[in-house]
This record gives sequence, C-alpha cells and structure tokens, in this order.
Amino acid sequence: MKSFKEMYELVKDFNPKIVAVAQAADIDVLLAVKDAYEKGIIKSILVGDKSEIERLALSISMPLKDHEIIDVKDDEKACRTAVKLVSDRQADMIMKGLVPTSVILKAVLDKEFDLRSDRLLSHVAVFESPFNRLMLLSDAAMNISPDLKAKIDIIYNAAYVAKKIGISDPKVAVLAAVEMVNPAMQATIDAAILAKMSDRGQFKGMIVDGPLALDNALSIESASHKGINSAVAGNADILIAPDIEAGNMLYKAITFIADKKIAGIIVGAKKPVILTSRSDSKESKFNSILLASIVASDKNI
Ligand SMILES: CCCC(=O)OP(=O)(O)O
Repeated sequence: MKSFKEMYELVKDFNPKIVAVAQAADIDVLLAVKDAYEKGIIKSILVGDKSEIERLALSISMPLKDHEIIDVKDDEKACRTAVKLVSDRQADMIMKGLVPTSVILKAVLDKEFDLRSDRLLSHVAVFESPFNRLMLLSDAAMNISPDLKAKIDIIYNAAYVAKKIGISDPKVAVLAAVEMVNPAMQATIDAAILAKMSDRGQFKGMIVDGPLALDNALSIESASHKGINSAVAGNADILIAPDIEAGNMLYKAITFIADKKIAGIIVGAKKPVILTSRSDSKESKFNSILLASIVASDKNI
C-alpha cells in the first residue's frame, strides 16, 4: 500500500465496526468519528461528558441520533467503560479520545476485561513516507524501555501490521544512534543480536538488521557514504526505536516537522486500540480508524 487513500479503498467495503470512544469530547476525535461514520466504516459509542460532546457535535453539524452516548466525566471511568464495551462484545475496538495514554492503557491491561492475549502489547504507527509508500514505526507509546525479548515481540507485532497492509516480507531497521556496536550503548547491542538472529533464520518472513542510524535506514546514499552494507539500509519498511523516548519523538517529528499523515494503534490485545496523540489531526485519527478496522477484521487476531 502506498497511501492512506489506498487503505481507505480497502476498508470502505468492510462491514462497519463498532468503536467505543473513551473521552469522546474532543473536536478532532468527533470529526474523525463523523467522517468514518458517514463513509460507512464505523458505528460509534461515545463515552464521555455528554453535554460537552453535544456542544462540540453541534459546532461541527454532527447529528448525534446516529451515535450512542454514555455520560461519564471521569477519565479512568470513561476508559474502563469503553474497554468493558469491547470486553462484553458490544464494540469491536477501543479509541483513545481526550485522555492520557497511560490511563487508557491501564484499563486495557486490566485482567478483569480479559483483553490480553499471549502476545506483548505494543504500539504500531503507520505513516506516509517521502518514498511514495507506507512505512511503520514502533514503539512510540507503550513499551517504555523494552529489553531484547520485548523487542522481538515488538518486531513481530509490527511485521504483523505490515503484512496486513500489503508488505509481505518487511525489512526491519533496528535503530540506534550509531551503526557500529558500542558496548556502552545497549541499543546497539540489542540491534546486533536481533540482526544475528535474522541472519540465522530466527525471524520468519522478514529481514531484520541493525544497528542502523535513521539516516542509513532511510537512505542508501547515506549508508554507502558511511560504508554500511545492508539489505535493509535505504529500504526499511519498519523502524524499531530503541525506547519510547526515541519512538515518541520520531512519531511527533513525522507529524509536526515532516507534516506527514500518520496512524497509530495498539496491537497484541484481543481487539485493536486506536491510539494517536491527543494533539494529532482529525486525519490521523481517521487513518487510525482505517488501520484498526483492518486489524479488527482479522479472524485470527
Ligand atoms: C502515539 C503517541 C501517543 C502520545 O504521545 O499521546 P499524547 O501526545 O496524547 O500523550
């Protein structure tokens, strides 16, 4: 897939999914939900401050008769209500509204709702790259300081999403600040181990290489200028950040500096969670609904 337009072309023929929105009183969230509803992609249950949802909906001419509202003001309760709707099979996916990521993730991880699978949960972002194709980034929002084992799961989760959007044998760049292994930099050691695992055939259906700095993950000229010979350099489909700080900054640089369209979801749970930054645009939130719809349509999730 080259663009979110192509993603929309795929999703528009799916049966509409039901989205439980946690803290829906936000103009960009409501605009994305309105757009997705009008295009027949979703139905929604809006959890949040009812009077505020009604006020905002009026300002964007969003008819609320088509959307159920559950009046909950408190952040934690709104998240738990949205997650419970999915847990009780009244909704197919959860959407983060105007609420901190940690609050919604706490509800998603609560054993009471039985949404965890045997996989690690991780955030996967998809963005329109300058190379006329979609690329992926992980993890910008969930795993704070993943160890080697967590990085393996993060790579598998990202490759799963890559395959769902048509990237059959993704090339995975494990990012660090430098391309050489430096015993003082854990990110380079982890990346080198992951690359060796890939060399030995321990990752199926993908090529993993690292450590790669962002320049040579993205540009073959940068790689050859630095004398780096790698099947992934300049061809990366998936960027794996060393930790949440790097991942989150890269995510926000993609949107706020490069002005690229992005989508974000949490995978690894029994149902997808649409998870963007509160400050992301309505387009990014709409794109995230598309991406989650693809994952939610997978019978084997
Ligand atoms: C995927 C980015 C998650 C994030 O940073 O959310 P907030 O900006 O709302 O904290």
